[in-house]
Amino acid sequence: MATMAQHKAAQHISNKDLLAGESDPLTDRPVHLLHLDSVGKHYGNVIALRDVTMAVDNGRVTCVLGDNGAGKSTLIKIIAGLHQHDEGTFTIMGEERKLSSPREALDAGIAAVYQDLAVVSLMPIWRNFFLGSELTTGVGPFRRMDVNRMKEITKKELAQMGIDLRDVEQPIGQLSGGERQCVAIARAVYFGAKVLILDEPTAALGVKQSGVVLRYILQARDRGLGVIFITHNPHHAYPVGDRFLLLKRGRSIGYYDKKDITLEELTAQMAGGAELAELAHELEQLGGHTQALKEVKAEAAAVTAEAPSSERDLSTRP
Ligand SMILES: Nc1ncnc2c1ncn2[C@@H]1O[C@H](COP(=O)(O)OP(=O)(O)OP(=O)(O)O)[C@@H](O)[C@H]1O
Repeated sequence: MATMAQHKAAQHISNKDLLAGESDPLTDRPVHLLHLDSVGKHYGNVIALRDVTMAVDNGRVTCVLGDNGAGKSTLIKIIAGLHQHDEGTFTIMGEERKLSSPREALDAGIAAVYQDLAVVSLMPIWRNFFLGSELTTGVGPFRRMDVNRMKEITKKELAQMGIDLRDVEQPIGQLSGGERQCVAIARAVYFGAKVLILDEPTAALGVKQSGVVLRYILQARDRGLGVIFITHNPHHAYPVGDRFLLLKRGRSIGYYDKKDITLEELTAQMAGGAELAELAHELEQLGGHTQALKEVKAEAAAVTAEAPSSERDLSTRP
């Protein structure tokens, strides 16, 4: 039985106060900002996701890695309110939820920034920043857009994220892909997101621009957001991530804390040493003694040598 003091303590806990994995005083179990436990999703006969467990906490970056068809989009869609899971549980601040729309996700503080950003290229940066949530001034027939305030806020918010754009009047289409991603991140932070989902934000970017985006991911983390960073690139995930969920064909093949995995091990897991070995075997059976077979064998040997010696799947942990 919980005591009155415990009840009181529970009432005083808000999303803002809770730090990564802090315990719920009633149950003494860690409360995560988001927690997926053995979540699964089918599309008809297709199993898109099965038995996926992961947590998102304030001030932490959870990376979701996987190749095409791994189930990354399905996972984001469940968290962002576009689809509903049909197995397992999804909790937001300890409360079990099934989100039925992106609006509901936004109301719960979950904002998604997609690769193909919904921006209007010819409109100024500040118009895009406030698109759909314009500030107004005056009442009745005198109501109009509060242009100056919107420009000021846009400038201030971008500066706070360390984004140095001299002119918020310039069309957003003139910005680089990386800068546009950053504006979208700053926007989500301003509109009160607690969880930021970034869907392959570096996929279409060069090395330098990717670095810029990775820096803003850390800015968002340092401002206390829980970040979900979807990527297929372990070299982008590792420097900024605190936890790594690896998906393959809809299944979790590993869920690691950073302290439990090196970049080399993460890369080896992604490369799939076992699959390469299987491919080499198949080629051999087909009688192929080609250069390609030699290369596959060498690659498989290298990847297997780098792979972690023991399976450290944390997927059963909270
Ligand atoms: N609406 C749908 N109807 C039927 N099958 C689907 C649907 N959406 C996804 N799938 C299937 O579910 C599996 C996971 O797809 P998902 O799009 O989540 O993967 P992904 O990791 O995001 O891949 P990519 O990086 O290529 O977008 C795939 O086999 C895919 O074909």
